[in-house]
Amino acid sequence: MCTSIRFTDNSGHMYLGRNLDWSFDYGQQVRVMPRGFHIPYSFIDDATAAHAVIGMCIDYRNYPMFFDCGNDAGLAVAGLNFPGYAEYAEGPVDGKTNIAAYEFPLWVAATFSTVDEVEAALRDTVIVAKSAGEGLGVSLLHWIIGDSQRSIVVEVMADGLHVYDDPVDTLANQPTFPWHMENLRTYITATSDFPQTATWRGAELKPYGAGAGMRGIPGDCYSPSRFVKAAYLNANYPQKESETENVVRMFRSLEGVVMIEGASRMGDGKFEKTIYTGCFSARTGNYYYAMYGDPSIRYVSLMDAEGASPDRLVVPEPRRS
Ligand SMILES: C[C@H](CCC(=O)NCCS(=O)(=O)O)[C@H]1CC[C@H]2[C@@H]3[C@H](O)C[C@@H]4C[C@H](O)CC[C@]4(C)[C@H]3C[C@H](O)[C@]12C
Repeated sequence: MCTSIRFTDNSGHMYLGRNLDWSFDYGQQVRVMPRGFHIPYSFIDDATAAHAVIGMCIDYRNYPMFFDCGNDAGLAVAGLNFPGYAEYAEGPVDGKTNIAAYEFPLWVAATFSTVDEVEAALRDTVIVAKSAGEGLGVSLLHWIIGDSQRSIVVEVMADGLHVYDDPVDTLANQPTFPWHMENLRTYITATSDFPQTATWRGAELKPYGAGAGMRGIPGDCYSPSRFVKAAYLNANYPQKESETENVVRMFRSLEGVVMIEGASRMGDGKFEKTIYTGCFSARTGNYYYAMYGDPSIRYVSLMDAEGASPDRLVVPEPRRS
């Protein structure tokens, strides 16, 4: 499964990150798409990228199929599995902006500067169930989109395209976003405060230490549980100032909902694990990432596309953070 959170630093710069949980590696790589890059959309002709975009993707014949990405205006997006609920249009609809599901993160980040702009454009947009290429199928996803002001969740189901304001800046997998928000009400007594000593009849019950107020927050990997735990951690983490502190915040928070090999099998019997954790920083344009087997954090930057030819995706040299 996957989990994503968004937050801002003291000066309002956004960080959006995600765990990508699955049983195998897709051969994903970090790429930078330069501004002006020609985008061969399925249903839009002659499009070029208004923004430079950085993120994790499959570099499919010089076409970035982004899993999550951010742009030079500070807007970022991540796609998370949503099978059993996601239902896209079977074909394009006349008079609408038609976007194939696999194009969605790229279209958002290449075209828009703010969540408000995306939300307005979505009123006239249809997400189409078109495969990216032979054998690739159509991924059933929902998306979180964030900027310095807020985040939204986009869910396309049989009853249409829904855009939800995401006041907890969190997304996991199934079920729907409104269900996850309703479920949070079960946990409103959870607190990070140091517990008081309780008196039960004649007994004085002192806390063992910190953490008692958090009891009841789930620690398993099930999607509703990850949503609750990620939302709790994101709501209680103190505001931080520097880039390093905020990148640490992202990686530590997402570690809180990490999937550890052996803990849970997928339907096909294989263990699911956090293949990678990624974090886009709108402050620097850096994309930080760490892999399951190599948890050291590396990063690449949007700057790596500066002066690059708009014809090719940039293959950036990873730096150690
Ligand atoms: C598997 C990934 C989602 C991880 C996740 O949410 N897992 C949940 C597990 S569970 O079901 O809920 O158990 C998704 C996120 C982005 C997806 C990829 C991107 O959409 C880009 C292309 C799109 C193509 O249609 C399929 C290949 C693909 C390369 C996708 C493969 C896969 O579906 C990815 C990698």
